Amino acid sequence: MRLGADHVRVRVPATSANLGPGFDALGLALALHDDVEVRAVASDDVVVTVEGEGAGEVPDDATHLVVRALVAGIERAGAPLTGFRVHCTNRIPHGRGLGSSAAAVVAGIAAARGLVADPSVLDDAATLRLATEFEGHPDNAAPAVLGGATIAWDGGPTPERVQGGVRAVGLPLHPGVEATVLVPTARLATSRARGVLPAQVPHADAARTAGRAALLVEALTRRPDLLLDATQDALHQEYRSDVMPGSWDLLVELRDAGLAATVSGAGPTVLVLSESSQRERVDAVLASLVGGAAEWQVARPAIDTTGVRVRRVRGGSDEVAVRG
Ligand SMILES: Nc1ncnc2c1ncn2[C@@H]1O[C@H](COP(=O)(O)OP(=O)(O)O)[C@@H](O)[C@H]1O
Ligand SMILES: N[C@@H](CCOP(=O)(O)O)C(=O)O
Repeated sequence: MRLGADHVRVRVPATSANLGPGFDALGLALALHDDVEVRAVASDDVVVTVEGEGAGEVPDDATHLVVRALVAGIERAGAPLTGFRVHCTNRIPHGRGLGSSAAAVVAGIAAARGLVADPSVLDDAATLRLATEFEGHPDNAAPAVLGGATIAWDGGPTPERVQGGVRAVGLPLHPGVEATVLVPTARLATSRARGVLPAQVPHADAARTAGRAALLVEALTRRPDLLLDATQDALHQEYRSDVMPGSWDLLVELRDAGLAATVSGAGPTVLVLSESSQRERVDAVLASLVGGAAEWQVARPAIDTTGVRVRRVRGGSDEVAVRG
């Protein structure tokens, strides 16, 4: 198989995973984007330039996460490998629980989708499966690919009655649902936050959290007034409190004040889900708890309803959409 294009642009959203009780399953795409531009070149070397988040920190060669995912995508499609020039404009902060690594992986696979002759071999389902091989869990990759709120699950490698492999569906999000992120200056690697989780949890905690996850689907789609109850979790957040004490304390204070606060992904960002009709009250609580605190950056990004966007560049500003 040959390449179908030699120049693509990709835009990928930040994501907030778990949403409280939906550990490794639920996620939400946020309109805070990384942009990646990829050119295939005749030589076999790889050069990466980065501006914004991660500049000066992430690698500038073939070990860069976007490039590793790009190469994996090209290989999965059976297309020939070439050299690449990759330019990243990053806005998603790293190590904060806003899905920067999943965004990098999805962007790399999406770039491959734009470059190969038959983009359908890296369609949304294939992209999600390959991204999950990198991440180990699909809850960030699903909204990064599809946009909006998603539920992802793994049908397993040996399907019986169910289709195997990782899959995801989008939820018809209630238009009044808003997301506010409280992003601390401190970072926390997802691998570290996963390392402090117990191998087993009490059955009562699992049962209660399963019920809340089911309720959260209703809250996100039809009854945002139920968000506070629906975002209760007993599977991961408190277990992680020692590695993000500031986030945990803030989460408890926000919930005591009636806001549906959760840890975003593996933290340490705190996510508040709310109804647009309640914005004044939410802002008043946020002002009283984190107003003026240099440690917390507060933002209310729109929900990204599109997911990853891929364009083939045919010269100058002439672009053809491959996705989104
Ligand atoms: N855009 C990117 N380009 C290259 N590497 C990235 C990018 N985004 C994230 N990473 C890598 O992933 C790490 C953060 O991943 P992780 O600990 O899972 O946190 P996050 O919650 O931000 O996904 C970064 O330190 C960096 O090594
Ligand atoms: N379900 C995962 C989500 C990790 O999200 P990230 O944005 O922190 O990478 C977990 O909770 O470990």
